[in-house]
Parts: sequence; structure tokens; C-alpha cells
Amino acid sequence: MAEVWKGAPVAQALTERLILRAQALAARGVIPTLAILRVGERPEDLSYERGALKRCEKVGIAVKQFNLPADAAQEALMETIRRINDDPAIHGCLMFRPLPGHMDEKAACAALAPAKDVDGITAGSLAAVFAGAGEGYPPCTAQACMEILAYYGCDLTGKRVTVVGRSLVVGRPLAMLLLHKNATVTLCHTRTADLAAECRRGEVLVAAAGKARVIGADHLSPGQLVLDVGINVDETGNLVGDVDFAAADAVAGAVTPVPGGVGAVTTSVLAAHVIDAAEKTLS
Ligand SMILES: Nc1nc(=O)c2c([nH]1)NC[C@@H]1CN(c3ccc(C(=O)N[C@@H](CCC(=O)O)C(=O)O)cc3)C=[N+]21
Repeated sequence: MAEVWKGAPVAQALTERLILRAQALAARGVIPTLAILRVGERPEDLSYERGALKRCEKVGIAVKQFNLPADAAQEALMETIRRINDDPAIHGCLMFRPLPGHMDEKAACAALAPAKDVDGITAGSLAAVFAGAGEGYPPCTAQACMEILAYYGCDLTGKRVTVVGRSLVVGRPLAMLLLHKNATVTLCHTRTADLAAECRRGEVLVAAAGKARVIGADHLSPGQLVLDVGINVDETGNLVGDVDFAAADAVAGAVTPVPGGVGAVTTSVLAAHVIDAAEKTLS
């Protein structure tokens, strides 16, 4: 039986410190405020939104929601981003992705004011993650993986870490964060030859493929630390990860559950970035 690494204690440890920082801001007349920008009603987005709203309420962060219909025009989206940029009461913006196919996601990401980019979607933030220096926050989910490993005492130096998925939201920035902690990183994707063997080789395995239960018994090895980043919604509306939990539970050393794992920490990291961005407006 693997250890189950839940997100809740990690999130709670982060949240306790954030509450104090939010109170200190409030005492100086600043209510930390997050804008959530959602286009359409994808179930993964709604799940993240529920988690973020709950977390922000706990911490003392106000939320302004901006919702557009799934068939909204690009110009309506750009106008919404401009309103968020121009509102001095807003410190950070979370825009759910991917955007609907007819929209220009690159243009939307580029339009966000860098100071309000709490989810690492602008080129400047990604460059900072890549260089390990400069202004900007890493994408919340990538950082959440690092927070979990740190909380549960995993020293990454010299460890073989296999990351499955090369998205700009998780896989690629996470590979950089792991590298900064001296891990030996293998970044896998849909064209990787013998994915199962690459996965088995990792002492740490991070599943961020975005496909329900693609990581099964074949991909796992004894004692492995398995982080399941997948948030997939199945036919019945349930959240399922990228990892076959029963298979991981049988062989791995530790595994994060879905729900209640990485996602729960993602919202705390988001809250941390908003508090940080709000503090920066004072200094
Ligand atoms: N720009 C962008 N960045 C993302 O990181 C991103 C995104 N867009 N689009 C949608 C997906 C999905 N996602 C989730 C994160 C946390 C929970 C979460 O907190 N889940 C709770 C359950 C909350 C509930 O359903 O009530 C849990 O796992 O315990 C869910 C989903 C991030 N994504």
C-alpha cells in the first residue's frame, strides 16, 4: 500500500501564513483581489473555480468573476482583459485555459498586465521560470507539485524525475522548477517511444498528460513517488486523474489522490501569488 499524499495538509500549511499576510494588507487598507476570467463552462474550469473561491474566502481574498459565453468573440475577451488590467483594485488574474478553439490564446495571454499574471501565462513570467531569475510567478499547478514534494520531505537533488506532458501550464515549467532543485528530468509526451519504460525509470513520476488513467501498472515501479496532476472529468461527471490510482496504490511508495491532491494545493499557490502581488503594490 502506497502512502497517500493528500493536498489538504500542504494547502493548510500554506494558507495559515497567507491569512496573516491578508490581515496585514487589510490593516493597510488593501483587500487582496483576484479576477477569475472564464470563457464557457468546462467542468475542469468550474472545478478549479469552486476550489479557488473556497480558498480565497478562507485566506481573505476578494474575487471578481468575469464570465463570457463559449462562443464569445475575441474582441470581447480582449476588452475584458483590458478592464482587468485597468482596475487598480485587482491584483491578479486567473484565466482558465485552454480557451475555446476559435480564440487566439497567445494574444489573450500577451495582453494581460505582467504584474497581474499570477498563473504564469505571459512570456515574461515563463522566461523567469526558465531562467530561474526575474519577475513573474510560475504557473500555480507546476509550483503546487514542488510544494507537495517539499512538504513531504522529498529531496530532489540527483533524483530521476519523469514528467509526462509538455504543456506550458504544467510539464514544461515544472521541468524547469525541478531542474532548479537539481533533479535529473526526463520530459515525456505523446511521441515518446516506450513511455512505460521512461515512466518506470523515474524515482519520481509526475503525470500531467491530461488523459484519464493513461498511467497504469506498466508505467509504475516499486517505491516510486507518483504525483497525479490530471484533472479529467469522466462521463458521469466525476473527477479522475491521469493515474490508475489502484495500480499506484499497489506498487508505489506514495501517490497523490484526485481529487484532494495536487488540485487542492494549486488553489493555495494561486492565493499566495495574489497576496504577493497585492503586497508589491505597496512597496
Ligand atoms: N490557466 C489554467 N491553469 C490551470 O491550472 C487550469 C486551467 N487553466 N484550466 C482548468 C484546469 C483544471 N484545474 C484545476 C485545479 C484545481 C482543482 C481543484 O481544486 N480541485 C479540487 C476539487 C474542487 C471541486 O471540484 O469542488 C480538488 O482536487 O480537491 C480543479 C481543477 C486547473 N486547470
